[in-house]
Amino acid sequence: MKLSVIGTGYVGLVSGVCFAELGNQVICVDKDSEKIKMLNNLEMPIYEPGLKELVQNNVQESRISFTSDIKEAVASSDVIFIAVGTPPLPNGQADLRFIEAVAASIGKYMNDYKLIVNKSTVPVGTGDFVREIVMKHQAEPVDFDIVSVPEFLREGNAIQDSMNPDRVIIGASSNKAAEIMKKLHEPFNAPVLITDVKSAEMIKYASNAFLATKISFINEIANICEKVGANVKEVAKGMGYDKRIGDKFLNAGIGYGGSCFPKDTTALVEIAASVDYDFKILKSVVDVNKKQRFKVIDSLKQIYDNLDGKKVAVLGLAFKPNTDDLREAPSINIIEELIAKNVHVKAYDPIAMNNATKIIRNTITYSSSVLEAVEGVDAIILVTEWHELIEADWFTIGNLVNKKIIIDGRNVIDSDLVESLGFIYKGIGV
Ligand SMILES: NC(=O)C1=CN([C@@H]2O[C@H](COP(=O)(O)OP(=O)(O)OC[C@H]3O[C@@H](n4cnc5c(N)ncnc54)[C@H](O)[C@@H]3O)[C@@H](O)[C@H]2O)C=CC1
Ligand SMILES: O=C(O)[C@H]1O[C@H](OP(=O)(O)OP(=O)(O)OC[C@H]2O[C@@H](n3ccc(=O)[nH]c3=O)[C@H](O)[C@@H]2O)[C@H](O)[C@@H](O)[C@@H]1O
Repeated sequence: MKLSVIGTGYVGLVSGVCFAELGNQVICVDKDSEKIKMLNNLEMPIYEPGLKELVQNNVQESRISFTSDIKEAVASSDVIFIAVGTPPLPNGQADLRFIEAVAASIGKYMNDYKLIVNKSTVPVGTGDFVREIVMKHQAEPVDFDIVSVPEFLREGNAIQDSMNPDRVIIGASSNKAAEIMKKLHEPFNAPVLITDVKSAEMIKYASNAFLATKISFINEIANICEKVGANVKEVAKGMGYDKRIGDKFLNAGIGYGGSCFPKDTTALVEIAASVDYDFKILKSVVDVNKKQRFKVIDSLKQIYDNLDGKKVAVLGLAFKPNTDDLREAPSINIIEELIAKNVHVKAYDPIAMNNATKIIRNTITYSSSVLEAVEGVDAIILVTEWHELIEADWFTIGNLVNKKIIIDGRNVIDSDLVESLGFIYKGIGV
């Protein structure tokens, strides 16, 4: 099948190359000509394990190409995926500006029947909105269908998630469209739910909101564990054996960040508000998460009454391991708060340093290794659970720091080991 994917962010690029790997002809389009130039030079605009090799392979096999020419891409494909960003507006609602622009281009350039697939995370009702925009921009009526096929990949595990999805959700308003989508997704061997467009749009938000709820829930349990002397890791383990609860997304720590949970939870609160529904649970989830990241600073304050002039190493800047993405990363607020308390911050991340220097504008010292970052510091805060950081040489680190203090924002460091080396160790709820 001939496909085009508009938007080469995580979702567009990863899903585009996965469809190519399955034998489809894919044109990836982006208005950002720098990204297209990079991709044509086989350089990846994002860090994602396995992505470069997969792109290289499919370029070599001539199954995937990259262009800024949306007109040509629309005209020459049967199925058009929309995978542009839907960032938050200041009021928390999803900004549909990029969706609208793409829908207008599709309407303008479509020459025969097209199946338009929305993969971006969009408010319920956006399928109808896209239909209107496409029709408004058609020079003459041309038949088309709109389907909603939300994306569920995780950054850092994106290829694996895309090639082995837990489910494929197809929100379609015609049998013809549903059948084309079903056939296209058959090679993934995943359960397929064919539903209406609005339900598909809601499934995406509800899924992200539910996962975020699990995280804020376990974080509140962790906060209570700290006060009553229980250990949240044991509690999560014990809860997780119950198949109705499941053991995933119960890792307590400094809460969720990233380009999706923060924006999708607030967007769903706004979707509810737009129909006069007060989504109380989700508002609390958001609120708990905003505060949770500062727990590491509270722990530090329990050790030092006054942080003024202290040196602190912040290890891990990306919002999660195996990505260079810093969108809504807890590290940003933690560093801001430390700076406000006149702390000298030394920061290190195995992969995200380049992005960090563009996003974290405060005066901090960027270090080129863990050992450089910890030299002479009064405490270490672990923010992102990169393998390299968990498995760091804590013996050597102990000899480099000024004070042996570790605040573990992700509960991943071997506390017995570091305590045996003389460190004071503080996790969250442990
Ligand atoms: N990042 C992730 O892991 C996931 C994201 N999503 C959703 O997928 C959507 C896309 O997310 P990302 O890939 O992270 O976005 P992104 O913001 O990283 O990339 C979007 C791309 O679209 C391009 N673009 C914008 N307007 C365009 C236009 N008119 N024509 C051509 N290209 C255009 C931008 O230049 C950019 O490269 C969002 O709605 C997001 O919520 C869903 C699942 C996972
Ligand atoms: O819509 C999206 O963009 C995506 O959002 C999340 O994926 P992602 O944000 O890439 O990463 P996650 O692994 O879900 O982690 C999100 C945040 O939650 C935090 N987290 C995760 C799990 C956990 O137990 N505890 C916890 O604090 C992580 O540290 C991270 O900051 C969802 O997991 C994907 O299914 C979805 O497609």
